[in-house]
Amino acid sequence: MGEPTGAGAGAVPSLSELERRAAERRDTRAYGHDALVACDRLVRVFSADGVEVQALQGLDLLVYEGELMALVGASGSGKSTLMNILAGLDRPTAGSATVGGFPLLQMGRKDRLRYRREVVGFVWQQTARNLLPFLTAAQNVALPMQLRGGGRGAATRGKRERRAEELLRMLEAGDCADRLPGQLSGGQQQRVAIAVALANEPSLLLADEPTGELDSATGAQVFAAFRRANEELGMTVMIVTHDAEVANEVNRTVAIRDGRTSTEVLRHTEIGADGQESVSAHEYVTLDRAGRLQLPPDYTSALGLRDRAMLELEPDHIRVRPDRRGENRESGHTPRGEDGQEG
Ligand SMILES: Nc1ncnc2c1ncn2[C@@H]1O[C@H](COP(=O)(O)OP(=O)(O)OP(=O)(O)O)[C@@H](O)[C@H]1O
Repeated sequence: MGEPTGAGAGAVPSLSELERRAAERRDTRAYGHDALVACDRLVRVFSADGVEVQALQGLDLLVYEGELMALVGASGSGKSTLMNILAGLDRPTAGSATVGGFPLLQMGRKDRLRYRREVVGFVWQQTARNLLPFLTAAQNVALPMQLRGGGRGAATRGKRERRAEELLRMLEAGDCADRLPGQLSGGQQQRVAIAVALANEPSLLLADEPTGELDSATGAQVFAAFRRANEELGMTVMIVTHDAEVANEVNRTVAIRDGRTSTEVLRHTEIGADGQESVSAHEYVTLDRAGRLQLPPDYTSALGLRDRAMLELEPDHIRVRPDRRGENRESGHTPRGEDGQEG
């Protein structure tokens, strides 16, 4: 790599400047201290028949309270592994993950049970897996409150029934209250499942492909229910999805590739001079804690980037160029003014 150009290159910092930087580093709060979900270099290795699979390979992810976000990625990229860890159903091999201050690696059995009952709510893809078939929709919603059990703050039966009714009404499933799951459509079952997941007022709502078994119109209604939980209750929602409609409607979509976060799309609603609302979306590559970023495969293949790249620091951006030196040595000349890709 050539000598970096741009701001500050080559300047030797003074002793007082170095002291100031050291003090600043000391005062820096822990990574993700203000996030609801903080995954720090999360690793999950599965061993099956003597073969190791690294499902998560040092994944960093921060999710803040009140976000409605989607996780996307190719099959096998690690999305469900991450969801199962955040749901408290699986343990990471290394790294750290905290949700609402609960450290998921260190939690004992009792805390894990409390975490699953009170801190996270979960909606699965398989509609039948979310609800008990012999209870009505309202009874399904009341059950987690009942299981949460005693203590001084415990809800009375009347309160549980009222809350179940309110949640079902908010999610437009009020008319399902007295019906068994087998008497409901797939979309109604998923909306009831969201009410069940919200029953104990969790801090985080997780959903793994919740619209995967539904047609697109029904999927849109189920997604509207997640949006309502986010907007009306301020619920933080993370949804794993292959559904482009869902991914395009959230404010933040994080892509996972090979067990790490790779890119992110952020969407903002803007109001133009004419008063019309428009949505703008920007795609970013994510920078992990060690400063690594993954360049999208279509960018690397477009420029034939392989093995290593040349970086040039500019005042407000970094240029990433293919390393052509090997080729030039073979052809015996040095080209000038190649245009590279900006990162
Ligand atoms: N219990 C397990 N034992 C062994 N390997 C596993 C286990 N669970 C997941 N894996 C492997 O870990 C990798 C990530 O799997 P994961 O289910 O998290 O992917 P995914 O992104 O959710 O995929 P999909 O979109 O197909 O559901 C895959 O290679 C998978 O085969």
